[in-house]
Amino acid sequence: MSDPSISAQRSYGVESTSSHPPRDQPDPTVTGNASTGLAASSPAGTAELSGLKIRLRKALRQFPDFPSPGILFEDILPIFADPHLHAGLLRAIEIHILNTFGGEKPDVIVGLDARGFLFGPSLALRLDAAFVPVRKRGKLPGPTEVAAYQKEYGQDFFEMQKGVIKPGSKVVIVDDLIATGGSAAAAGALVEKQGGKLLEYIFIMELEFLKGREKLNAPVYSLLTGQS
Ligand SMILES: O=P(O)(O)OC[C@H]1O[C@H](OP(=O)(O)OP(=O)(O)O)[C@H](O)[C@@H]1O
Ligand SMILES: Nc1ncnc2[nH]cnc12
Repeated sequence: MSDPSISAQRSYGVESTSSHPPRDQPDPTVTGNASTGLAASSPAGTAELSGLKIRLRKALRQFPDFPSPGILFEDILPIFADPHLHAGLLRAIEIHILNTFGGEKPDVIVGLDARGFLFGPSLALRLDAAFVPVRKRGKLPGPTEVAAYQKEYGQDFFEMQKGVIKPGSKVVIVDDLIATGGSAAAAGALVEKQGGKLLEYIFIMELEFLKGREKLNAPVYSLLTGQS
């Protein structure tokens, strides 16, 4: 049987500029646990998670000089073009959460504008948790909290509606990618301002060389790493 992730890549209609991982380097997230926090001997689902990571990685594409010169853009959208991969992404994060927090599930999934909205709500539904969006400035009605941040390619502002997180709620923040960590750190500050307890930040991909995780004051889990 053919690999559905490969057919999705081919049918997506845009030529890929490069592939993951570099062919001469092992993928540290597939067999190891260096950046993920998922112990190699962790409970059921570890083998399934490794398989899912391989399929997800194959689907990613890179675009040089987007959105500005010098940026190698990691495109995660092919994952969502293939229902098997889309389901695989949710399953991979679910396995991680079950293995990491045991019986303790998050109360709230916070998704970051805009690509965190692609999988945050479905993940929340799957975990029977609330979904709360963090949006770019000027998009949310009513009283909000605002946090400014610097990202890989410029400055921006995040907003969260006031009162959407009950003090003491267990919160997981999700986004497609962590680069400099500015976006995620600003979202974390908004969660903490409302009294939320940050369990973890979860990303599909981490650009490790930018050391974004050092800006974050809660554990970080990334399914995949790139651009070493
Ligand atoms: O770690 P950082 O350096 O902060 O960069 C990571 C952020 O950059 C991208 O979003 P972007 O702001 O480009 O917005 P978009 O999702 O609306 O395209 C990405 O989806 C992350 O949210
Ligand atoms: N290199 C990159 N690819 C995709 N999204 C990003 N957000 C910040 N840097 C990025």
